[in-house]
Amino acid sequence: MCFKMCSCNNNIYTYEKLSEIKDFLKEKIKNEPKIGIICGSGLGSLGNAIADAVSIDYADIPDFPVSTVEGHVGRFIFGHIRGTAVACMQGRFHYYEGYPLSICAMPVRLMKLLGVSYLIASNAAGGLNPKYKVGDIMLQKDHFNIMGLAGLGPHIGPNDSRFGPRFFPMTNAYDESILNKVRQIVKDLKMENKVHEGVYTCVGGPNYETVADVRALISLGVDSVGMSTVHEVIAARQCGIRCFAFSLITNICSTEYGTTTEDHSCSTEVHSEEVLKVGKDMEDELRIFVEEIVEAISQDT
Ligand SMILES: O=P(O)(O)O[C@@H]1C[C@H](O)[C@@H](CO)O1
Ligand code: HPA
Repeated sequence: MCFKMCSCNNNIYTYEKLSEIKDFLKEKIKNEPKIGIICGSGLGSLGNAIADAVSIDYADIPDFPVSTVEGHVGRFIFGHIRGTAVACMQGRFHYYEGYPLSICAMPVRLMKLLGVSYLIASNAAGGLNPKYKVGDIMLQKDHFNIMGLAGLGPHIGPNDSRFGPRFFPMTNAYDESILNKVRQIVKDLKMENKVHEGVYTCVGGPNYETVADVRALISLGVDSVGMSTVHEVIAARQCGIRCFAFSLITNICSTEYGTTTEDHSCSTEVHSEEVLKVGKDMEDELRIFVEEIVEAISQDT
């Protein structure tokens, strides 16, 4: 596997380097995007809603990393959803791919330079809250930053204030006024029976959690667990982007030890195939959901 890392210091994308990448992209796109969308694992079809699409593979962007995970195509799609200019990432970067969190969150800073002022981030996640079922959606009211508490973050190291202040609050990380709009959309689309609000956490992965991990996360008040989004939202809040995020619950995390069968698999195990399949099964519903959110946000100005 070849990692195309940035040649900058300590793999940090400097303001100057990101400005060069921004200029490269700006030459190829027609409009300044207002809303950034990040597609989670298996959720790339959210990008199919985009009209006048201009696709740019990450591999064709100078000094850009590449997606190495199944379910992440690895490209930007620029275009319009219901008349609003968007920048959509069909594929994100994860810590477990070997990228530091500064690189995982770097595209958010790039989006800011391109003109984005709102972020819609999605992820595939395991359900911890006993009320959740596979195929449900959890609107992120908040996150619990386990990696941050352990000293990992997208903004560790020297701070360039052109990306935002050194210290910044996270009490309103998930924008209450966007959440209110989404609550109304959930009612209008009659999705109340499958939509929840809760707390997400990002673990390092790529292995899924043990029963002890799951029990601990539940006791800490976490409702869904994945391997992304938190550092993206941190980078977004630092540079003033207003955020909305949701989890698609692709599996239920087990609080009980399963029975091992003869082929050494276990009745309560999660596998990435089912994670991707749930995304595929939900693609039409989620596409309409995201279209509605884009339209609601675009009326915000
Ligand atoms: O990119 P997301 O956070 O949606 O991806 C989740 C976490 C892992 O990358 C993968 C595990 O199946 O799905
Ligand atoms: N744990 C962590 N990440 C995930 C899961 C999970 O159960 N499902 C999808 N992404």
